[in-house]
Amino acid sequence: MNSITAQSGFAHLDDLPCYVLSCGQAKAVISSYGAHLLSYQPKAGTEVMYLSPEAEWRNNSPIRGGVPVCWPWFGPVATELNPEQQKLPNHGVVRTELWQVVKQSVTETAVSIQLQIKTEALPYSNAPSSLSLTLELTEAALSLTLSSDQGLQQAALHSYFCVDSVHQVAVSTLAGAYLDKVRGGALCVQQQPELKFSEEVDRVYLDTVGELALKQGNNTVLITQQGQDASVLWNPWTEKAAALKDLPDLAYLDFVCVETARLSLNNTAPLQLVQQIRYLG
Ligand SMILES: O=P(O)(O)OC[C@H]1O[C@H](O)[C@H](O)[C@@H](O)[C@@H]1O
Repeated sequence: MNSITAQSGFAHLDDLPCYVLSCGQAKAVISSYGAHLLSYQPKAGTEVMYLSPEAEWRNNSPIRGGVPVCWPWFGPVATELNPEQQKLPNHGVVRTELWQVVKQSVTETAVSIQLQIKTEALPYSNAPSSLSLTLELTEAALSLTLSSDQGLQQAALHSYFCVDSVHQVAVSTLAGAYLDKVRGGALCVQQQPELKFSEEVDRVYLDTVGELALKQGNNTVLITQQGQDASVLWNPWTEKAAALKDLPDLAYLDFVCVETARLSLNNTAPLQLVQQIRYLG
Protein backbone atom coordinates (compact mmCIF):
# COMPACT_ATOMS: atom_id res chain seq x y z
CA MET A 1 0.00 0.00 0.00
CA ASN A 2 1.33 3.42 -0.91
CA SER A 3 1.64 5.71 2.10
CA ILE A 4 3.14 8.66 3.94
CA THR A 5 4.05 8.15 7.59
CA ALA A 6 5.59 10.47 10.12
CA GLN A 7 8.73 9.17 11.82
CA SER A 8 10.95 10.55 14.55
CA GLY A 9 14.66 10.12 13.77
CA PHE A 10 16.52 8.70 10.79
CA ALA A 11 19.79 6.75 10.78
CA HIS A 12 21.87 8.25 13.64
CA LEU A 13 19.93 11.54 13.54
CA ASP A 14 17.89 11.06 16.74
CA ASP A 15 14.55 12.82 17.01
CA LEU A 16 14.81 14.38 13.56
CA PRO A 17 11.22 14.98 12.35
CA CYS A 18 10.80 12.92 9.17
CA TYR A 19 8.21 11.66 6.71
CA VAL A 20 8.55 8.32 4.96
CA LEU A 21 6.97 8.07 1.49
CA SER A 22 6.34 4.61 0.03
CA CYS A 23 5.20 3.91 -3.52
CA GLY A 24 5.31 0.27 -4.55
CA GLN A 25 8.88 -0.85 -3.92
CA ALA A 26 10.20 2.73 -3.84
CA LYS A 27 10.77 4.64 -0.63
CA ALA A 28 11.95 8.17 0.21
CA VAL A 29 12.57 9.89 3.54
CA ILE A 30 12.39 13.65 3.94
CA SER A 31 12.82 15.76 7.06
CA SER A 32 10.85 18.91 7.77
CA TYR A 33 14.16 20.30 9.12
CA GLY A 34 15.40 22.05 5.98
CA ALA A 35 12.88 20.15 3.77
CA HIS A 36 15.87 17.88 3.47
CA LEU A 37 15.64 14.64 1.51
CA LEU A 38 17.63 12.02 3.42
CA SER A 39 17.12 8.81 1.47
CA TYR A 40 15.81 7.53 -1.83
CA GLN A 41 15.52 3.81 -2.38
CA PRO A 42 13.99 2.91 -5.78
CA LYS A 43 13.85 -0.67 -4.47
CA ALA A 44 14.66 -2.27 -1.10
CA GLY A 45 18.39 -2.30 -0.42
CA THR A 46 19.35 0.18 -3.17
CA GLU A 47 20.22 3.59 -1.73
CA VAL A 48 20.77 6.43 -4.18
CA MET A 49 21.57 9.29 -1.78
CA TYR A 50 24.63 9.69 0.43
CA LEU A 51 24.18 10.69 4.07
CA SER A 52 27.27 11.37 6.17
CA PRO A 53 27.48 9.10 9.23
CA GLU A 54 28.76 12.22 11.04
CA ALA A 55 25.94 14.51 9.87
CA GLU A 56 24.40 16.64 12.61
CA TRP A 57 21.15 18.51 12.83
CA ARG A 58 21.14 20.16 16.24
CA ASN A 59 22.72 23.52 17.10
CA ASN A 60 21.78 25.04 13.75
CA SER A 61 23.82 22.53 11.72
CA PRO A 62 22.78 21.88 8.15
CA ILE A 63 22.65 18.14 7.42
CA ARG A 64 25.64 16.83 5.42
CA GLY A 65 24.27 14.59 2.67
CA GLY A 66 20.90 13.90 1.05
CA VAL A 67 19.54 16.97 -0.72
CA PRO A 68 20.11 20.26 1.12
CA VAL A 69 17.94 23.13 -0.14
CA CYS A 70 20.00 26.26 -0.76
CA TRP A 71 18.00 29.53 -0.85
CA PRO A 72 17.97 32.51 -1.35
CA TRP A 73 21.66 32.39 -2.10
CA PHE A 74 24.18 29.74 -3.03
CA GLY A 75 27.59 29.47 -1.36
CA PRO A 76 28.72 32.63 0.39
CA VAL A 77 26.14 35.41 0.05
CA ALA A 78 26.78 37.85 -2.83
CA THR A 79 27.48 41.49 -1.90
CA GLU A 80 24.35 42.58 -3.83
CA LEU A 81 22.24 40.48 -1.46
CA ASN A 82 24.07 41.62 1.65
CA PRO A 83 24.64 45.36 1.42
CA GLU A 84 25.07 45.69 5.18
CA GLN A 85 27.72 42.96 5.16
CA GLN A 86 26.08 40.90 7.87
CA LYS A 87 27.64 37.60 8.85
CA LEU A 88 25.39 35.16 7.00
CA PRO A 89 25.52 31.38 6.56
CA ASN A 90 26.69 29.55 3.44
CA HIS A 91 23.87 28.46 1.09
CA GLY A 92 21.12 30.69 2.51
CA VAL A 93 18.81 30.49 5.46
CA VAL A 94 16.42 27.56 5.03
CA ARG A 95 18.68 24.53 5.57
CA THR A 96 18.34 24.86 9.33
CA GLU A 97 14.71 25.90 9.65
CA LEU A 98 11.65 23.76 10.34
CA TRP A 99 9.31 23.78 7.36
CA GLN A 100 5.54 23.15 7.52
CA VAL A 101 3.85 20.29 5.72
CA VAL A 102 1.08 21.93 3.67
CA LYS A 103 -0.06 19.12 1.34
CA GLN A 104 0.07 15.36 1.14
CA SER A 105 -1.28 13.09 -1.56
CA VAL A 106 -1.32 9.32 -1.94
CA THR A 107 -2.68 7.67 -5.08
CA GLU A 108 -2.14 4.26 -6.68
CA THR A 109 0.68 5.62 -8.83
CA ALA A 110 2.29 8.51 -6.94
CA VAL A 111 2.92 9.77 -3.42
CA SER A 112 3.75 13.41 -2.79
CA ILE A 113 4.33 15.83 0.04
CA GLN A 114 4.74 19.58 -0.04
CA LEU A 115 6.65 21.54 2.59
CA GLN A 116 6.65 25.30 2.87
CA ILE A 117 8.56 27.98 4.71
CA LYS A 118 7.68 31.65 5.04
CA THR A 119 10.07 34.43 5.85
CA GLU A 120 9.03 37.91 6.95
CA ALA A 121 12.25 39.54 5.80
CA LEU A 122 15.39 38.49 4.01
CA PRO A 123 18.70 40.30 4.52
CA TYR A 124 18.27 42.19 1.22
CA SER A 125 14.51 42.70 1.20
CA ASN A 126 11.77 43.41 3.70
CA ALA A 127 9.15 41.73 1.55
CA PRO A 128 7.65 38.55 2.98
CA SER A 129 8.32 35.56 0.79
CA SER A 130 7.55 31.90 0.79
CA LEU A 131 9.29 28.89 -0.60
CA SER A 132 7.96 25.40 -1.12
CA LEU A 133 9.47 22.05 -1.87
CA THR A 134 7.34 19.31 -3.39
CA LEU A 135 8.63 15.78 -3.33
CA GLU A 136 6.90 13.32 -5.64
CA LEU A 137 7.69 9.61 -5.57
CA THR A 138 6.56 7.12 -8.21
CA GLU A 139 7.83 3.59 -8.76
CA ALA A 140 10.08 4.94 -11.52
CA ALA A 141 11.46 8.24 -10.20
CA LEU A 142 11.73 10.82 -7.45
CA SER A 143 11.15 14.50 -8.26
CA LEU A 144 11.99 17.55 -6.18
CA THR A 145 10.41 20.87 -7.17
CA LEU A 146 11.46 24.06 -5.42
CA SER A 147 9.14 27.02 -6.04
CA SER A 148 8.71 30.58 -4.94
CA ASP A 149 6.71 33.46 -6.35
CA GLN A 150 9.83 35.62 -6.06
CA GLY A 151 12.60 36.11 -8.59
CA LEU A 152 15.99 37.80 -8.01
CA GLN A 153 17.27 35.06 -5.75
CA GLN A 154 19.56 32.09 -6.00
CA ALA A 155 18.57 28.50 -5.29
CA ALA A 156 19.99 25.00 -5.54
CA LEU A 157 19.05 21.39 -4.94
CA HIS A 158 22.44 20.29 -3.62
CA SER A 159 22.14 16.51 -4.11
CA TYR A 160 24.71 14.10 -2.65
CA PHE A 161 24.70 10.80 -4.61
CA CYS A 162 26.33 7.76 -3.07
CA VAL A 163 28.90 5.91 -5.17
CA ASP A 164 30.92 2.74 -4.64
CA SER A 165 34.13 4.65 -5.34
CA VAL A 166 34.54 8.19 -6.65
CA HIS A 167 37.41 6.87 -8.78
CA GLN A 168 34.95 4.73 -10.82
CA VAL A 169 32.37 7.42 -11.58
CA ALA A 170 31.68 9.51 -14.68
CA VAL A 171 29.11 12.31 -15.03
CA SER A 172 27.93 13.35 -18.49
CA THR A 173 27.13 15.43 -20.53
CA LEU A 174 29.17 18.28 -19.12
CA ALA A 175 31.12 19.64 -22.08
CA GLY A 176 31.31 23.44 -22.23
CA ALA A 177 32.06 26.44 -20.07
CA TYR A 178 32.43 26.23 -16.32
CA LEU A 179 33.70 28.35 -13.45
CA ASP A 180 36.36 26.50 -11.51
CA LYS A 181 35.95 27.43 -7.83
CA VAL A 182 39.03 25.37 -6.97
CA ARG A 183 41.00 27.82 -9.16
CA GLY A 184 39.52 31.07 -7.88
CA GLY A 185 36.46 30.96 -10.16
CA ALA A 186 38.51 30.85 -13.40
CA LEU A 187 36.40 30.48 -16.55
CA CYS A 188 37.40 27.19 -18.19
CA VAL A 189 36.07 25.03 -21.01
CA GLN A 190 35.67 21.27 -20.82
CA GLN A 191 36.11 19.57 -24.20
CA GLN A 192 35.14 15.99 -23.35
CA PRO A 193 31.53 15.05 -22.48
CA GLU A 194 32.38 13.21 -19.25
CA LEU A 195 33.73 14.42 -15.95
CA LYS A 196 35.81 11.90 -13.99
CA PHE A 197 37.14 12.58 -10.52
CA SER A 198 40.83 12.47 -9.61
CA GLU A 199 41.16 15.64 -7.50
CA GLU A 200 39.01 18.21 -5.72
CA VAL A 201 36.14 19.31 -7.96
CA ASP A 202 34.03 22.43 -7.39
CA ARG A 203 32.70 23.52 -10.76
CA VAL A 204 29.78 25.65 -11.85
CA TYR A 205 28.82 24.45 -15.35
CA LEU A 206 27.11 27.20 -17.29
CA ASP A 207 26.04 25.39 -20.49
CA THR A 208 24.04 22.92 -18.51
CA VAL A 209 21.76 20.42 -20.23
CA GLY A 210 18.37 19.03 -19.16
CA GLU A 211 19.59 15.53 -18.38
CA LEU A 212 22.80 14.41 -16.71
CA ALA A 213 23.89 10.81 -16.22
CA LEU A 214 25.92 9.58 -13.26
CA LYS A 215 27.45 6.26 -14.30
CA GLN A 216 29.33 3.64 -12.34
CA GLY A 217 29.70 -0.03 -13.20
CA ASN A 218 26.35 -1.26 -14.50
CA ASN A 219 24.33 1.44 -12.75
CA THR A 220 23.25 4.81 -14.02
CA VAL A 221 21.41 7.55 -12.17
CA LEU A 222 19.64 9.92 -14.55
CA ILE A 223 19.31 13.44 -13.21
CA THR A 224 16.76 15.52 -15.14
CA GLN A 225 16.75 19.25 -14.46
CA GLN A 226 14.43 22.16 -15.21
CA GLY A 227 14.58 25.86 -14.38
CA GLN A 228 18.33 25.79 -13.84
CA ASP A 229 20.99 28.08 -15.26
CA ALA A 230 23.88 26.06 -13.83
CA SER A 231 24.83 22.63 -12.58
CA VAL A 232 27.36 22.42 -9.80
CA LEU A 233 29.65 19.39 -9.46
CA TRP A 234 31.39 18.99 -6.15
CA ASN A 235 33.67 16.55 -4.42
CA PRO A 236 35.86 17.90 -1.59
CA TRP A 237 38.65 15.29 -2.05
CA THR A 238 41.15 14.52 0.70
CA GLU A 239 42.10 17.78 2.42
CA LYS A 240 38.70 19.47 2.38
CA ALA A 241 36.96 16.26 3.48
CA ALA A 242 39.37 16.00 6.41
CA ALA A 243 38.63 19.62 7.32
CA LEU A 244 34.83 19.15 7.39
CA LYS A 245 33.81 18.19 10.92
CA ASP A 246 30.64 16.39 9.84
CA LEU A 247 32.28 14.14 7.23
CA PRO A 248 34.64 11.19 7.85
CA ASP A 249 38.09 11.80 6.33
CA LEU A 250 37.69 9.08 3.69
CA ALA A 251 34.05 9.83 2.86
CA TYR A 252 35.04 11.82 -0.25
CA LEU A 253 35.33 8.37 -1.87
CA ASP A 254 31.66 7.66 -1.20
CA PHE A 255 29.75 10.46 -2.95
CA VAL A 256 29.60 13.07 -5.66
CA CYS A 257 27.33 16.12 -5.59
CA VAL A 258 25.39 16.92 -8.76
CA GLU A 259 23.50 20.11 -8.00
CA THR A 260 20.73 21.76 -9.98
CA ALA A 261 21.07 25.50 -9.47
CA ARG A 262 19.70 28.87 -10.46
CA LEU A 263 22.44 31.38 -9.80
CA SER A 264 21.55 34.49 -11.83
CA LEU A 265 20.70 37.49 -9.69
CA ASN A 266 18.93 39.21 -12.60
CA ASN A 267 16.23 36.65 -13.24
CA THR A 268 12.87 38.16 -12.24
CA ALA A 269 10.81 35.07 -13.16
CA PRO A 270 9.28 33.14 -10.24
CA LEU A 271 11.50 30.32 -9.05
CA GLN A 272 10.66 26.83 -10.29
CA LEU A 273 13.63 24.51 -9.99
CA VAL A 274 13.18 20.80 -10.62
CA GLN A 275 15.49 17.83 -10.18
CA GLN A 276 14.18 14.39 -11.06
CA ILE A 277 16.23 11.34 -10.07
CA ARG A 278 15.83 8.04 -11.88
CA TYR A 279 17.86 4.95 -11.03
CA LEU A 280 18.58 2.50 -13.83
CA GLY A 281 19.98 -0.60 -12.18
O1 LIG B 1 29.77 22.88 3.40
P1 LIG B 1 28.56 23.41 2.68
O2 LIG B 1 28.16 24.80 3.13
O3 LIG B 1 27.40 22.47 2.76
O4 LIG B 1 28.96 23.53 1.16
C1 LIG B 1 29.44 22.43 0.44
C2 LIG B 1 29.79 22.81 -0.99
O5 LIG B 1 28.61 23.21 -1.66
C3 LIG B 1 28.74 23.52 -3.07
O6 LIG B 1 29.01 22.37 -3.79
C4 LIG B 1 29.81 24.58 -3.31
O7 LIG B 1 30.05 24.74 -4.69
C5 LIG B 1 31.07 24.23 -2.59
O8 LIG B 1 31.99 25.33 -2.71
C6 LIG B 1 30.81 23.95 -1.11
O9 LIG B 1 32.01 23.63 -0.44
